[in-house]
Amino acid sequence: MLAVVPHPVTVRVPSKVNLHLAVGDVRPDGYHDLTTVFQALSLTDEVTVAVADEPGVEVVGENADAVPTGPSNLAWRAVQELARFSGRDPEEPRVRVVIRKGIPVAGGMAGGSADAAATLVGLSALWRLEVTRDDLARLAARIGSDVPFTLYGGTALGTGRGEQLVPVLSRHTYHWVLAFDRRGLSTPKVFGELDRLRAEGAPPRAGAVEPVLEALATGDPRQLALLLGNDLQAAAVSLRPGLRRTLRAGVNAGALAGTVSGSGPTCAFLCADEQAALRVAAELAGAGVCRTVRVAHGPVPGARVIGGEDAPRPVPPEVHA
Ligand SMILES: C[C@](O)(CO)[C@H](O)COP(=O)(O)OP(=O)(O)OC[C@H]1O[C@@H](n2ccc(N)nc2=O)[C@H](O)[C@@H]1O
Ligand SMILES: Nc1ncnc2c1ncn2[C@@H]1O[C@H](COP(=O)(O)OP(=O)(O)OP(=O)(O)O)[C@@H](O)[C@H]1O
Repeated sequence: MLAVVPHPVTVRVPSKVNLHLAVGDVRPDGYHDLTTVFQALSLTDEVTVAVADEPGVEVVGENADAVPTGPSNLAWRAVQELARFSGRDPEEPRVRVVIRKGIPVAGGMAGGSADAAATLVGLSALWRLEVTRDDLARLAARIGSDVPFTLYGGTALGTGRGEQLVPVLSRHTYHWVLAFDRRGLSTPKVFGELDRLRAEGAPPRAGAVEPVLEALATGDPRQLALLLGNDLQAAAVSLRPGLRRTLRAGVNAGALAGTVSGSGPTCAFLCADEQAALRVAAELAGAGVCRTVRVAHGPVPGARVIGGEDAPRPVPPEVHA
């Protein structure tokens, strides 16, 4: 009798921007305690998992050459975690993972984390596992601090290393312009640079998180724009001084405010509405301060299987600098 091979499963997964990112002191385990507000953005990756005789990872799209395809790919870490969890041999999973990158690599937008979250969701469907999202979130946190958030999406308050999440009430769709830099930045290096800057002096710190939560509940982008804050911004700018110019150019182009996204170097500009975002994107693309400009909106849902009504949509408009 022929064995039935399940159909491949494709998952779409969002990127993130940190609306607020307050970084505490370095902990004995090398991580920093965070208080952060995440928003999931419509700039996405798509990940397909399939049963295969030739297991492995394949990467196509935005900067695919910069992504490892071996065991260090975070999506492969997810395959191994879920194999172990479901009693399969983590060294011999007969699975092929194809990643279509839309999220910039090493851009501070949780690209690799998103692929891990998508793989957990896709494989759970492929293997027909009875797992809750909370089960998956526990596995996700072992892979990386940003992985649980890209699994849930929406808007969330993150504490601990960023992996402990509670949903946040958010009333509005926010419109963003994203400026990708020519090269990525390493997340541990940016945290290390912040420690160095703090040892030398007192770089600016993000304020309290409560006003950010209040602004999200009212849904006024102008109020939120005044409150965007990221402790890692000074460190990212110190390692990549050109970001200062990019941040200025976005505001000069008409954005309400700009911030470095997470550990950078992507800069995220909050705009008043969709039309304003398109105008800012066009002007920023002509300013010659970055590699590529994209528009995106948020919040959007976390990693989810696509197909049927939810079939792939066109990617957001791209404007080349
Ligand atoms: C900057 C953020 O994107 C903000 O959401 C995240 O904190 C980074 O999350 P991530 O890329 O998933 O990071 P992980 O893979 O967990 O950790 C990579 C490295 O970043 C540093 N790291 C990360 C998270 C954290 N709370 N403190 C840290 O110091 C550590 O050096 C760690 O070894
Ligand atoms: N699936 C993946 N996609 C992208 N990079 C990956 C992936 N798996 C492993 N990596 C490695 O991780 C490094 C960081 O990539 P990633 O795109 O996750 O950074 P990031 O978006 O800045 O992360 P974060 O915002 O979570 O700190 C890359 O330089 C690459 O070597």
